[in-house]
Amino acid sequence: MVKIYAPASIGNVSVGFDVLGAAVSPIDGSLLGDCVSVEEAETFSLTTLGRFVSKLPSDPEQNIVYQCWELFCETVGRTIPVAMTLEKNMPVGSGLGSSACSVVAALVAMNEFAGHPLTEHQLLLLMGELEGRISGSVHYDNVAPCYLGGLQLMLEEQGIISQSVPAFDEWYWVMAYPGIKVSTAEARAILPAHYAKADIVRHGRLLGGFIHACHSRQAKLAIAMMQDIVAEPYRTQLLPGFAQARERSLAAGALACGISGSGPTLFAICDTLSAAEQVKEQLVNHYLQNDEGFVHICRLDTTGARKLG
Ligand SMILES: Nc1ncnc2c1ncn2[C@@H]1O[C@H](COP(=O)(O)OP(=O)(O)OP(=O)(O)O)[C@@H](O)[C@H]1O
Ligand SMILES: N[C@@H](CCO)C(=O)O
Repeated sequence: MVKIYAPASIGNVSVGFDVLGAAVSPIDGSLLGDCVSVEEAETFSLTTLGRFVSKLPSDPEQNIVYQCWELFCETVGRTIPVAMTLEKNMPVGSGLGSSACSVVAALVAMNEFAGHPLTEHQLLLLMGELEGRISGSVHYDNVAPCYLGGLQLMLEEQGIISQSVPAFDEWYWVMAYPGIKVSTAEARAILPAHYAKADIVRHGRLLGGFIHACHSRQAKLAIAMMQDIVAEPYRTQLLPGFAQARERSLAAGALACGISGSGPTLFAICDTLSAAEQVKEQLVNHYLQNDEGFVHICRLDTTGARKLG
């Protein structure tokens, strides 16, 4: 039996729409992500468990894990009968890379079980394709960090999909999921089809400046560059209380704050644990909307998908 855990991720990280992503894990040691197990069997089956299992499609063939198995078998050229189990611990449509967690855990588990027939690059291509089926367009900013860990920049040139960018060890990433669902496909559909030249120039300056600041170890400059002019101005309308929660987080000591992926999860960066705890308190009191919501203080997860058993 093979069991793989795949962690939560922050798509975009504000400044890199579709091209920057970060994997995160709670500092209390809890596992914020999905697990997929694969066992030998005579015929294929998929069992689903976990806190958010009731939010999955009722037709098992609509589950992205089933589609992972199907595409994996097609790619390796043989049908591999297995019993798969998905532990759906990530809320669906959360902005925490929920579908990416299932896709990455399922494909890594299948590859491990089958004796590694696919390379890292081949697996990433499949992960992007499957994520694209759900969100309506191929983007790697959740699957790449979820699989590889850390802060990842999508390159998609010269046969390289993604490479890691050095982040800042002192940063805490406070993640607040309010408990409501936002569909990635819908949050993409409301974005403009075209942007003004001035916005394109500014976006290039901000993203280039952020990556430069990471490599030259200038944390303050990196924070200053972390501005989202591509998605946040348009998506805020989908996120009740986001603007106020952002103000409260910054007032409580956060250095930067933005939408995680397509939302509704908000992330805030702090450089001390005491600031992170104060920001967490503000978000628990003012951003959560129901019992399904939660706030976690996290660090960058530098490992990515890993074997638990
Ligand atoms: N195993 C799965 N995990 C999550 N969503 C799934 C899964 N299988 C199928 N789906 C379907 O995919 C859609 C999730 O799409 P969406 O991209 O909005 O969510 P998400 O990946 O959870 O979002 P985010 O990346 O913002 O966390 C839902 O309609 C859901 O029913
Ligand atoms: N880059 C994607 C991430 C979705 O989780 C988007 O913002 O639509």
